[in-house]
Amino acid sequence: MSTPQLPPGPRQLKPLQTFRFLKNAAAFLSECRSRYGDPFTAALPVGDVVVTGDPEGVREIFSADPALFEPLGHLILAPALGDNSLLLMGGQRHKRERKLLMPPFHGERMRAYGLLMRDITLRAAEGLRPGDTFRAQDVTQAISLDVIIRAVFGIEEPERMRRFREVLSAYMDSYTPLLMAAKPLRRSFGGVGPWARFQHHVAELDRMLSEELATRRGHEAGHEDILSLLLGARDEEGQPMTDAELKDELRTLLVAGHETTAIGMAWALHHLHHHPDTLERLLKELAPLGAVPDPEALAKLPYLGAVCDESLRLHPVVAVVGRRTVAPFTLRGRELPVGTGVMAAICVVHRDPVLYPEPERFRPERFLERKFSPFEYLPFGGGARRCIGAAFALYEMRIALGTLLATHRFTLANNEPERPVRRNITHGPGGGVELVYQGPRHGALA
Ligand code: HEM
Repeated sequence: MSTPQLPPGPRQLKPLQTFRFLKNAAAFLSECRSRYGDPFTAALPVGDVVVTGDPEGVREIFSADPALFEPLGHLILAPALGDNSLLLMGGQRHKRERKLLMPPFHGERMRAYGLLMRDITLRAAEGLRPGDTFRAQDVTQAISLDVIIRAVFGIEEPERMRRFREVLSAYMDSYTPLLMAAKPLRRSFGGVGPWARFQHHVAELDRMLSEELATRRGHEAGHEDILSLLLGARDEEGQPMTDAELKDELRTLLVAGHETTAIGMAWALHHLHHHPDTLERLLKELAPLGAVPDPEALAKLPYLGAVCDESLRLHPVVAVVGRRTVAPFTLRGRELPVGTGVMAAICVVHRDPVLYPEPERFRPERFLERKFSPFEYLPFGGGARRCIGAAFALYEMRIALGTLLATHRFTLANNEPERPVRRNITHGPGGGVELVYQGPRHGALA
């Protein structure tokens, strides 16, 4: 029997395709789709991949039996996260681990972090002085980093917080997917170079996580932070997680959980300040909640929710999600051989003019006018691998944005629209969204 052919795609040199994808995934993938149809095959950093930007194709990937797939990003993620990361597991192990990790990110347990999110946001804006120009993404990043450190580890001592911030930021800064993909560069040239620097920061983070586990194991009862919940978690056979498993999962949560949310919030601030009518409508919605709104009330505001949804639609922080087939799989009628990479192009679906008329326009109202299926709106991926932090991230985005805007006034530092720029796996606003601080909102913080 002959091996099925992959669908057609660009014939440009593979490195050029990869470069174009890394430079502007949405533009490259949309162009491929209109030229070659859906699905098409493109040469991406993880190899040749069959890509769909059609909700029906997305449905076929997300609704398929998860046993048909394994993760696709092993090459670029394993050196940073470790083999025991949820992002890199497949099959039964993935299912078991998700069960252990999910509970802290949902329902009552998640809502317990609302006040923490609000207080961290209030503190993050304390350093601003009227007239200051600042990068909104620096502020949102400081908020989401502190939220994840406090929520995951329950750390409160300022000195330990400072050390966590420092070690984690250095580790994130030293990681680049290209370095991971280019295996020949993964060598330490006499202790110098990007790989050596990355290894140094990996070791630092590992040391810090080991210290934390050593002091925390056995003392988890009565604590509400995620590490304590994970230390107390037992699988179906009654087994706790090992140190190696815990460390890889902690790294995964720290990495997956802060820059993503920070970028989402920075984009929202960008769009709101470029669309004064939208900002005004949001401020009207916030006004009845008082000077410093209650987190739970913020989380229920429909327009604030729609602003977050629309920001993640127009600028999905993660442009694509992928899987690799471990059994024959048919996508949009095309039979794919075992070992094929398949991807759902979030950035393409989110700009489909049939689903989203005037797709380039920032218009939160569209989320109040109709409901989108999980295959039409997918900023957090979907199916058996959907982001476990989705509810947590949306909760944090609403509380932090609502708190910042209810308590402070900002204006744009310039009228230039931001262009999405890739940083590692994510796409953020290239200039970080420069704003000018205009002072506390009237009556707030008095
Ligand atoms: C706006 C913020 C965020 C965005 C846009 C985002 C997006 C994503 C996406 C697209 C995936 C891949 C899903 C798939 O393959 O179908 C993912 C997976 C994941 N995310 Fe998030 N994420 C965000 C925040 C968070 C937070 C706050 C956490 C945890 C604290 C988190 C933890 C994870 C984990 C552990 C996975 C792996 C799930 C699995 O493979 O089963 N993320 N995220």
